[in-house]
Amino acid sequence: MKLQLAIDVLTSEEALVLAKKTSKYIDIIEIGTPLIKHEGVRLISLMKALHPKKELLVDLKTMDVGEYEADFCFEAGADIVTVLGVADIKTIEGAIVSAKKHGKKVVVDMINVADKITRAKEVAELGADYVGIHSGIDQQNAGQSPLADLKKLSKAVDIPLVVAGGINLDTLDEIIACKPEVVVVGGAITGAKNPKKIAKKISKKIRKAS
Ligand SMILES: O=C(CO)[C@H](O)[C@H](O)COP(=O)(O)O
Repeated sequence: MKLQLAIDVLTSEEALVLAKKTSKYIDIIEIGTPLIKHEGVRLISLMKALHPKKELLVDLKTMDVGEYEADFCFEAGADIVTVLGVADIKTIEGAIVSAKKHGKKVVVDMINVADKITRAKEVAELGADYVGIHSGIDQQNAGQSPLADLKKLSKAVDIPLVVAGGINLDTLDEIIACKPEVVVVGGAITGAKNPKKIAKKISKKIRKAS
């Protein structure tokens, strides 16, 4: 089981500080959607140069032109990109084609997908590397959590699962019990007074369960 740090701040400076503080405890560094939109593709190369041994995920949440968007991220140094499960199947296929071409990986994010089991099976068949079970921040603010979907999908599909959505030290045990491949934590670490301390605690629990 891996720990992914979602960095959803707006500036490269803040992002680089957070990555530096926590990298010892993190397996995958994520350049979050607001961050990649705000700072652009140059941050991908910069982050990879500073953390060459970490996997680097760019949370593109691509909705169209899957191959085109994934190509320039992989060429800049990303190891993993995300594409939306609600996108056209051709868009998802395009991101997967790009990943295979570059020897990299794709997460299909199931945010807002109505029939997640059917979609997960379709994208697994196409060659996606992971399916992401995700309650977005607006959905979290309306009281949602990814746990119920994680429980359901972990029984119904074989593809490795990534889980995200407001996960913190209090909710971690139930998430870990479902044995996802990757646990994504954003705000609980990046918004903490001491991000390193929280990253260390979360990482310790994940290591113990792995
Ligand atoms: O992709 C995202 C929002 O769309 C976030 O990066 C993801 O939800 C993880 O952050 P948090 O732990 O704060 O929910």
